[in-house]
Amino acid sequence: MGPEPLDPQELPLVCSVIQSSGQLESIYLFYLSSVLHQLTIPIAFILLMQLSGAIEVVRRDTTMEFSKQAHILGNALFELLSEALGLSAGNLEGLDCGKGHCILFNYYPPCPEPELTMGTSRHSDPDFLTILLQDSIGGLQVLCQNQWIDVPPLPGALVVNIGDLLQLMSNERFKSVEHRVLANQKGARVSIACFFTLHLYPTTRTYGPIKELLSEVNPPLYRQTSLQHFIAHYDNKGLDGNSALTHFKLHK
Ligand SMILES: O=C(O)CCC(=O)C(=O)O
Ligand SMILES: [Fe+2]
Repeated sequence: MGPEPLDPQELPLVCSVIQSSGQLESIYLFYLSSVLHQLTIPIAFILLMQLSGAIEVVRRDTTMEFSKQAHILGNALFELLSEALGLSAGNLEGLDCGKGHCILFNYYPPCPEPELTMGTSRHSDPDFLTILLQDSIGGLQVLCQNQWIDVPPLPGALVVNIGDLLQLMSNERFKSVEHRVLANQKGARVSIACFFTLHLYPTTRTYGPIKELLSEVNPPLYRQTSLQHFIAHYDNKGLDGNSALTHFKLHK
């Protein structure tokens, strides 16, 4: 027997992480409790279930098309970013940066007292790169020169964020962007984030500053790490406002 159908009205927040292996095998559902207005982290992991007819919150065919197009765009961006580093166009792709991604749907319910909480606490993403689609509600902010700057929604525009792993690999030539989402009273907000990362895939590859970028005047700032180790550290630390990268710095 399949799982009980879900009533979207009963879910304060649903994030579905969809593996982009081409086959949509499973959807992981994280339910955040209704005390979301006080907490900004998931407090309950309730269900891991096979994709069945139970979830109609997200259209599967649209999701797969979005995933496919995000993959193409991501690889084009990795080419441009490789060249921006003075490397050959295929360098970052050769390091598997575009090989895997996962898609996260964020649903922020309207909050009666937005000044008391956050939609999402400040953080940088623990991936190579994030492509983000936000709806028209607004609330996303990035930290720039110690000031929170609004990223206003533009119809048809995507937001692209450098993730922690690209900061590490580029030896800080690229900086991962700290961002957060304000809670709001206006109405529910939805965003779709495509994270380029390989930690959901079996890989033994380790990541550190790219050798071609290093020299006597540009010594490595970070140590080599596996993605599993990096993510484990990020998850253990939580969104405490500090960068997970500090732990991997060679000279603190
Ligand atoms: O909802 C947003 O605009 C951003 C979400 C986000 O930062 C994330 O999922 O990592
Ligand atoms: Fe993020």
